[in-house]
Amino acid sequence: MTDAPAFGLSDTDLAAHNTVFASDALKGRVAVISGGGGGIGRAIAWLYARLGASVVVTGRKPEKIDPLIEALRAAGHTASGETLDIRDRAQVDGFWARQWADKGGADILVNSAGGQFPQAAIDFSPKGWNAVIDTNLNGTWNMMQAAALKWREFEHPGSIVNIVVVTTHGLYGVAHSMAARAGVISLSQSVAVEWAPYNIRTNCIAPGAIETEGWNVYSPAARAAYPKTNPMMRVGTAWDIAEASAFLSAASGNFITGEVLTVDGGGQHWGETWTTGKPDYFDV
Ligand SMILES: CCCCC/C=C/C(=O)SCCNC(=O)CCNC(=O)[C@H](O)C(C)(C)COP(=O)(O)OP(=O)(O)OC[C@H]1O[C@@H](n2cnc3c(N)ncnc32)[C@H](O)[C@@H]1OP(=O)(O)O
Ligand SMILES: NC(=O)C1=CN([C@@H]2O[C@H](COP(=O)(O)OP(=O)(O)OC[C@H]3O[C@@H](n4cnc5c(N)ncnc54)[C@H](OP(=O)(O)O)[C@@H]3O)[C@@H](O)[C@H]2O)C=CC1
Repeated sequence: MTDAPAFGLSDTDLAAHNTVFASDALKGRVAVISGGGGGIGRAIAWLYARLGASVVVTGRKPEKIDPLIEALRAAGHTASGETLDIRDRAQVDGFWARQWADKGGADILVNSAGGQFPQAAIDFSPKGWNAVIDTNLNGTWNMMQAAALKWREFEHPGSIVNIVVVTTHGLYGVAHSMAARAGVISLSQSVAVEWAPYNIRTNCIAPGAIETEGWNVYSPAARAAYPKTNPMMRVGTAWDIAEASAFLSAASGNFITGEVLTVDGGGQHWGETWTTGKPDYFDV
C-alpha cells in the first residue's frame, strides 16, 4: 500500500473517506485514469473503484502504480495498471488499441497526468518550456483524441475529464503550464461541440491548492502561502477533486459538456498566487 505520503491522503484514507455518492454510481463502467499514481489521480481511482467502476491506472513509473493496484485489489475492487507516457503518441495509441481489443473498452477517461516546475518565465529554457507544453497540452490531447477515435469507431458513448489549473487569474511562476492548461480548456470546449454527435462529453476541473505529493517541487515558503490563496484560508484535498470528477463522469453529469468546474475554495475571486514566492517589487 502506498501509505503515508509526505503530502496529502494515503491509500488507507482514500479507502475509507466518506463519499456523497451511491455505491453503484459508476457500476459496470470502465474508467481510465492517466497520472493515476499521483495524488489527485489516486484519489479518483479509489473513489471510482468504490463506486463500482473497473479502473485502469496509467503513469510513467510502475513504482507509483503497482502498489496502488495491489491496494485496490486487496480492498475487493477491480483495477489494473499500465505504464504509459502520455507524450508518446505511439504508446498512447497502443494502449487504447489493447484496451478495446483485450480489455473490454472504456467508458470514462480522466486526464490527471500533468505537472510543471516553478520558475520565472524569463528564465525558461527551450527544453523546459517544451517539456511542460508537451506533457500538459500535447499529452492530454494524445489521450483525448485516441480515446475519442475508439468511441467513434465502436459507436460507444464516452466522458472525458481533464484536470487543469485555474487560468482566470494569475498563478505566477508557472507560465508555461498556464499556457498549456488554457490550451486544454479551449480545446475541451471546442471538442465538446465537435464530439457531441458521437455522444462524447468533455469537461475540465480546475483545482486550487490541493495538498498532494506533487507539491514536492515547490519550496516550503511557497507551500506555506497556499492556504492563503483563497478566502476559505485552507487548502483542498484530492478527495475534493475526486468527488467533483465523479459528479462529471457519473449520470449526474449527463447533460454537462464543455464546462470548467473550478474547485478552489473561491481562490479565483481572491487574489494572486506565487509558486516561486512574491518578488519584493510587489510588496507595497
Ligand atoms: C494555488 C495553487 C498552487 C499549486 C499549483 C499547482 C500545483 C501542481 O500542479 S502540483 C502537482 C503537479 N506535479 C508536478 O508538477 C510534478 C513535477 N513536475 C514534473 O515532473 C516536471 O516539471 C515535468 C512535468 C515537466 C516533467 O517533464 P520531464 O521531461 O520528465 O522533466 P525533466 O525532469 O526531464 O525536465 C525536462 C527539462 O525541464 C526543465 N526543468 C525541469 N525541472 C526544472 C526545475 N525545477 N527548474 C528549472 N528547469 C527545470 C529542464 O530544462 C529540464 O531539462 P534538463 O535541464 O536537461 O534536466
Ligand atoms: N495539487 C495541486 O495543488 C494542483 C494540481 N493540479 C494538476 O492536477 C494534476 C494532478 O496533480 P497531482 O496529483 O497533484 O500531482 P502529482 O504530481 O501527484 O501527479 C501527477 C501525475 O502525473 C503523472 N505524469 C506526469 N507526466 C506524465 C507523462 N508524461 N505521462 C504519464 N504520466 C505522467 C505522474 O506520474 P509518473 O511520475 O508515474 O509519470 C504523476 O503521478 C496535474 O496536472 C497538476 O498539475 C492543478 C492545480 C493544483
